Amino acid sequence: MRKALPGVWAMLRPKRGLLLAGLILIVINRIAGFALPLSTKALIDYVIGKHMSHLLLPIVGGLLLATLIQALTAFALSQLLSKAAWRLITDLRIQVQEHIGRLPIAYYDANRTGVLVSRIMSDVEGLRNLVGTGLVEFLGGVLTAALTFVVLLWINIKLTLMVFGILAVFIAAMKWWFGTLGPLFKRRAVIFADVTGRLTESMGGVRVVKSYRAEARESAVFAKGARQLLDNHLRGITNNSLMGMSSTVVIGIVASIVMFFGARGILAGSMTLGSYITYTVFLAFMVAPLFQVVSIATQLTEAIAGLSRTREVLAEKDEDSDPRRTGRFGSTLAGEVILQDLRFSYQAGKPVLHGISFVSKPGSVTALVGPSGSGKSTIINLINAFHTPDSGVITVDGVDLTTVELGSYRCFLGVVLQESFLFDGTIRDNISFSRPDATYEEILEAARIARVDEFAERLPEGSDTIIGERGVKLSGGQRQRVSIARAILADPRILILDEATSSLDSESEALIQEGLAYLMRGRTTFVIAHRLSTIRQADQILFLEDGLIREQGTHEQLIASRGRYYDLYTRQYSLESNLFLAPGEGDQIVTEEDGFNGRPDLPSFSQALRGIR
Ligand SMILES: Nc1ncnc2c1ncn2[C@@H]1O[C@H](COP(=O)(O)OP(=O)(O)OP(=O)(O)O)[C@@H](O)[C@H]1O
Repeated sequence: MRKALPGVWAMLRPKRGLLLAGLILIVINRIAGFALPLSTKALIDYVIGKHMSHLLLPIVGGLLLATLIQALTAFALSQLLSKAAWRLITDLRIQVQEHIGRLPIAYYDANRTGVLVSRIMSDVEGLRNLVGTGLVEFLGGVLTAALTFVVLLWINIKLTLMVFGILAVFIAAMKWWFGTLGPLFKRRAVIFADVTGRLTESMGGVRVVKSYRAEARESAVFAKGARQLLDNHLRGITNNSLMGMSSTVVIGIVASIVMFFGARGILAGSMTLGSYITYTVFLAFMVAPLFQVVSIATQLTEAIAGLSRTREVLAEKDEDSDPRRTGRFGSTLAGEVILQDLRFSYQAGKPVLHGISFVSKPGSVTALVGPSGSGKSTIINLINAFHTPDSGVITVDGVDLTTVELGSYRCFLGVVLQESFLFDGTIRDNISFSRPDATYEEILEAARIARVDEFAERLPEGSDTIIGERGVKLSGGQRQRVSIARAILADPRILILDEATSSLDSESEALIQEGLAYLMRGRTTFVIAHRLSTIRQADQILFLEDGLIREQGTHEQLIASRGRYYDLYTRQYSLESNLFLAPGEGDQIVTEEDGFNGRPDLPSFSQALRGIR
């Protein structure tokens, strides 16, 4: 906890003026609160005890004035601090979200979505307690207790020292107690983020959950997390109750001592009745903030735990933080991409690419094919600059990708992925996502080329139809067409394409091929290819295996060389459906054991070849 404090203070520093103003207000508020016990003493000792009735009006007037000051300062405090706290929370949320948005893909791979959401939404709420009235009340409470202590000493030194001795033991116990609370709150936030993370996943994957009848299992996982959270809360409550109980005992002991010695003092004439009553009221003034401090301190501990996590996130280096990233691409790009001896590993010591080299000329199509796990997506991720290579370079128009500001590069990129990720908005919003400043006509044109208009017209609200989370209200083929329209509108120089491994009906297939053919024209395209039509069109095919390029050439060259590509190609029934799937990709692979002997004279193969030539 102590380690977190300097960091948290760094966050609060800009608001120190406000906190000081709050502190001054609370001091005025508390001092005004002293009017009641002081006026009581004057009332009992002078107005009643000595019949000085002319003092009655000034005393009551003073009390009224003090109450008014109290009310006004309390109002100003909450207006000033609570509103400032919410503004600060909002600013911080925006800052954290922006920062997370700039973090590299590797950070997202390592952290669950739900956890990131709770970093942005929940953790920053701690500020409400720190800047809102929490911190000021805490300091105000401590200050009031200190001031009251002085007044109590002035009224009766011996009694006060005795009472303070007991309270000191209590304060020491509280200090120890807060030490145990810190880890409890930290753990609570971890469990909470885990539970919400899993919940987000299971709701997003509801179709898989239902298909495998995993509802009960998911519920069990959730229930386990929810119970862990409960357990944590229960321990917190037990701690709180123990603290509450001991404070009641302490108050009882203190009250009895004051009553015993106070009454003896009055009887012996060393204490007036007014002083006794004032003493008890002031004592309550000292004890009440101490107990209030207990509950506020609990909130503060929780807040500091949350904010230290927020600081951890903000300390993560963003994608562009590398000092080498000083260059920028100009307003145009030819689109020549060269990979030289590229090596890469996601985890240290487990290389995935072992020296990949190839050249993609501007406007050419490079098809990546190969078994599952051979490194196709990894190469695409590196070209997208989602990761940085361990060694070797990627140059675009001769510029090393690790030396440029990513924004200046990515504005030339377009992607159409297998799982064409769409947002829960209208079809039009989804198309214009790639270029929000596009005109209505440009959006319509992209929709027309990608053949989105054909199905959009049939929908009740046309291109203004809301398509649901991830576009669930559209068919797979329709989603792909929207995603193609989105890329057409972006008008990228470099296009990344991950073709679907599943076949569509021949009409949808034809429409998608048409859209893709338009999209690929004149752009440097990298495609994880599963369509024979795409592969045949490619200027070069890279056949990957185990993170290496095993074969490289055009379709005709690779067929003629009768190597691994040829083997795979001739083993597939799915040629008929225009699909090319290497081992592990999709589920349409038929092996020799399944009854296909791979001889090139079988009908499916000859039919396929007819299609190729
Ligand atoms: N984020 C990641 N963290 C760690 N390892 C990864 C990650 N992504 C991929 N890998 C590993 O890298 C290797 C290459 O994966 P990659 O996704 O590039 O293969 P692929 O050829 O695209 O496969 P597929 O056709 O199945 O998509 C695999 O062994 C995979 O387990």
